[in-house]
Amino acid sequence: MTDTLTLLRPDDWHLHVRDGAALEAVVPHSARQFGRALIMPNLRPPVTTAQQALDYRDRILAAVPSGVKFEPVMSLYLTDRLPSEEIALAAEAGVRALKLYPAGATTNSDAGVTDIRKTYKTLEAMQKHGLLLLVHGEVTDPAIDLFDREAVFVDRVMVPLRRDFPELKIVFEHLTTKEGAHYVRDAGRFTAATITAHHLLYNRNAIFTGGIRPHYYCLPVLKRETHRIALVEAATSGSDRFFLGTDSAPHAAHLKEHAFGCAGCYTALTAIELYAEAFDNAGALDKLEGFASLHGPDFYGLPRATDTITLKREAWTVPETVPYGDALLKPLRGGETLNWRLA
Ligand SMILES: NC(=O)N[C@@H](CC(=O)O)C(=O)O
Repeated sequence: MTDTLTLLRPDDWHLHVRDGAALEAVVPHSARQFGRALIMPNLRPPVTTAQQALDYRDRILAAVPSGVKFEPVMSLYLTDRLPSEEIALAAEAGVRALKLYPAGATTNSDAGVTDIRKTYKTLEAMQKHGLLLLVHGEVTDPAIDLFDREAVFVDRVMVPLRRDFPELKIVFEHLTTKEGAHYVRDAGRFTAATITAHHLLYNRNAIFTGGIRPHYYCLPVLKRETHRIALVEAATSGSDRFFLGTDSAPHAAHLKEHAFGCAGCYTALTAIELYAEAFDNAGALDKLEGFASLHGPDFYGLPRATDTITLKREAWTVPETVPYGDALLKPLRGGETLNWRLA
């Protein structure tokens, strides 16, 4: 049995850090584990210009504890009308990607895209400048069952998009279904996907066990066990087109424990330990480094890390709450035991 695991320092290719006091509370949690994180642009208002991304990056860097090296990789929020000139400026400013939120799909997505065809000019500019498209892969058609939104997105949006932009690099973010995982597996070298720790560890029963459990509610929502198994297969397959993205999405505890509870699981506090547990459960600890540390930078065309982290098999209890500005944040698995610990 492996009890110590040393990995090249991993990166988180899908992270929400918010802004202000919330940002200051959560950035140190990610910075302790990860070398880089792809920062989601769904602030209010969203990050839609190169200058806003640079300013946001500075605010994130100011929250990194001194002596810690952590690099925020910035993205812009794709809208129906994002000028091509802004894409050139973004590429120059070191922005790496644009995020497609179908309007209304999730937290702060009301400024999102109403019809993908409206973005084609912007996508052409992205393909030209080598910027990646990151997709929240869910349709918002109210006629579609919430649990089917991802599978329908594959057919209605991904297939035509891939055909129209064959060489645009696309990351299907936070995969949750067998259909999504198989689509990405078979889609060729310009398509990759991130998978969260919570979608590897839990199925939708977690939301309803013994009562409604808002801290397991996120978007895309947890699915059936068959889908969880397909995600574990994809993540542990060794394919270089699946990589780590936590989608850690902090919301104050009182706004999750609410009649209209916010969507998002806060996993950044113990992210790499949660992934280690998922890979350990699958007997695939030898595949963790590829997924967590190699496939992401390779797909983004960025250098791999040169330093390492070490995880030890050791039972410990996750704090139930952590401070979050004036409020509290409840990390996933708070008050429960984890069997891996970052040394
Ligand atoms: N994952 C979530 O449930 N919520 C995210 C948005 C998102 O990534 O969908 C958030 O910003 O809160």
